[in-house]
Amino acid sequence: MTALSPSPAPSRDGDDHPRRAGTVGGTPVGFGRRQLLAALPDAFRKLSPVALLATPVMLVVEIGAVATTVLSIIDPSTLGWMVTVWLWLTVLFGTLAESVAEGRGKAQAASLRALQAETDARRLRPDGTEEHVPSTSLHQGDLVVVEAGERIPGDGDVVEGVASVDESAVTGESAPVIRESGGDRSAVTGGTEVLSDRIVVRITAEPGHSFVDRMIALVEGSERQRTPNEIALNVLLASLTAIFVAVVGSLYFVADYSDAHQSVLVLTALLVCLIPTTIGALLSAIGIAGMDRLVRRNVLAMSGRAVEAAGDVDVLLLDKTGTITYGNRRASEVVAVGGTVQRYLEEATVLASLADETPEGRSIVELLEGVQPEPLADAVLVEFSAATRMSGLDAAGRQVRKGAASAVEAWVRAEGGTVPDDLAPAVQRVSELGGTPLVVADRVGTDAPRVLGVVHLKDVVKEGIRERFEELRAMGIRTVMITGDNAVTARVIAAEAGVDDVLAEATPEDKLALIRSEQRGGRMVAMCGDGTNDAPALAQADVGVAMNTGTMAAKEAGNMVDLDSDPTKLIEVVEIGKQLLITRGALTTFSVANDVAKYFAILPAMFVGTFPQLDVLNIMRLSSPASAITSAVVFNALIIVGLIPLALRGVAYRPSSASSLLRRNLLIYGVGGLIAPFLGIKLLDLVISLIPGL
Ligand SMILES: Nc1ncnc2c1ncn2[C@@H]1O[C@H](COP(=O)(O)OP(=O)(O)OP(=O)(O)O)[C@@H](O)[C@H]1O
Ligand SMILES: [K+]
Ligand SMILES: [Mg+2]
Repeated sequence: MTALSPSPAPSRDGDDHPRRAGTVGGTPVGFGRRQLLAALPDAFRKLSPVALLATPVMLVVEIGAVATTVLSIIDPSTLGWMVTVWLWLTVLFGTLAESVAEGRGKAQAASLRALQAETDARRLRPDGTEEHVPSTSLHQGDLVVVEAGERIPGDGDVVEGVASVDESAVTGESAPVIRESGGDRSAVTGGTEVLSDRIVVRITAEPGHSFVDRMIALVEGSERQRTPNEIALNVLLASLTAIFVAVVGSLYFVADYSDAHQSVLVLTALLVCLIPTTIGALLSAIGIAGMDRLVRRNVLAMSGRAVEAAGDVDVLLLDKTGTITYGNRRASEVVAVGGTVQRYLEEATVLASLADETPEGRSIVELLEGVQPEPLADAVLVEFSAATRMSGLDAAGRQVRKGAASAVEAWVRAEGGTVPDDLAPAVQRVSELGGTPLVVADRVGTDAPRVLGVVHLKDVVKEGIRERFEELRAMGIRTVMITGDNAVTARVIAAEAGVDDVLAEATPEDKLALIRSEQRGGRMVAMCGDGTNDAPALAQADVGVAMNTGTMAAKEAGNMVDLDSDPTKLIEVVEIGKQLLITRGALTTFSVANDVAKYFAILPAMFVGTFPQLDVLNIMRLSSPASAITSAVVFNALIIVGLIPLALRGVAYRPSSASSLLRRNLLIYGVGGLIAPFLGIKLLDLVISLIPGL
């Protein structure tokens, strides 16, 4: 079942394997009668000239259709009515392509809407008591309680507790996920259901601006903005159209002058055949379909520009914890150094973690469950931050810290303490196992601080990630892991995951600086991350993919969200991006080549009466000028319908260099575009010439 429609949505096509890896372009795309019929009302609505302003090529066809309609009413003829009907159909097929492309998203939106239903929310008053309010009246900053069996009333971050949550309505993944306060897995989505336990959620979204609202707008296409490439192509098509309008317009006078008078009807038919109607009609459908292909792979792209950029990515930066690893770092052992008594170390470790609401902090308290240190008076909590890489507390007469080895060592030395010799080997041992070492230190009164020991936080590399990084390498994409962890841990995990490069001990600023320097080198950068500290980097990257398990800040900053939280999904994102660029290029080539060929069908037919020499051009030997013109117009319209499936599905993509892809496509679609009209128009002529009057 496709990700975004948990219940069988009637207008979805038969694509049963949206998440199968590496089959971009290979999945069948339905383009059945049902989809066409469902899209028809919308296609008619889009015929309004105002709506067509965005597609100048099709607007010109519509103006032509109006002109031939008027002419045919004044002076009815079989040719006139045939041309008129088919010109209208040309415009309709164009709007139909767009409507069909949009229709697929509409079905998904319908199933998402179910999540927006108003529910009862248990809002906390400042005094800690509960009040019941409708979910739609919740605002940013409100605290709500959600317990097992209840729906989360709005987007937010868990500020208290741990719970398993069923997010299948949004992600399509039926296995429940853990959501907990403090860390990078704190974000919850409104409409999803808590399966166990009790959490307190701080609402982060105003009504109408939730994640699901954004998803709906996205899949419906109402937020779709044209990409710079698309705009450039549209301008080019409009210019070509303007040139042909001028050419055909002057032909009217030239023809008159040389006594080969041509009717407005025939000239309009000629114009429509010459202007790039095929690509003009399919352009926006191609873009919408690209976004849709991403959605099928459970990736939400907030901008089409990001999808295109993905087609050109050179470097992929990944955060370690939660991106390359599962991200539930848990304390597994506490090792004393410098002759510290184990009990003293454990008590200090618990003290430094009692108020640490991160998953790491909680896992330490759980590991040392039996250890009950004496409470300290006037303790002030020192919260963990990615910049200091330490946490702990300050009390009267005592300071306790835990954090990254380099950070804690720096603190100890700065306050006049020394670092015991056996610390480095202990840190090294944890790191070589791929774990995160947290060094614990304390300071009593005005004494110099002492290093007490090391906590081992374990984390596991996500399954199958290595093979996928190899695939990325084959596509010419360099992978770099950036982490706040130390160099040894970073190297061990990097080797296990198979990334090309690592940047360790990175602060959020370092992450940002690395992206900027890659971009200055002219490279297109993608970044995958999940933490609030990744947000600046996600915003700076050309393609910023936030993990759905991540924080709201990360999801807001990036331009894509992967609902499966799989960093190797970038492979598919890149393929879809490349495929989008190739499809657009291929259909443009086809369209222009096609129009050139039609020239040969129509021109001889128009002028052969006056200039018999033109007969050499009349290679197609069509039965009569009227049948030739009609056949060309009919072919011009039918080719749009014929190519809608290709525009929606995308041309076949297989990993290879950009230049060889380009060569191959120019050959197939250029030559194909030249030949198709000759065959098609000839066949149509055989049938159309049977119609009396043509
Ligand atoms: N609760 C905590 N208290 C003290 N120190 C911590 C805590 N959590 C993490 N650290 C230390 O801070 C370092 C940076 O952690 P952070 O979560 O910011 O890493 P990051 O930059 O997001 O990279 P990654 O997610 O790849 O680990 C960790 O490697 C660890 O040494
Ligand atoms: K055309
Ligand atoms: Mg992180």
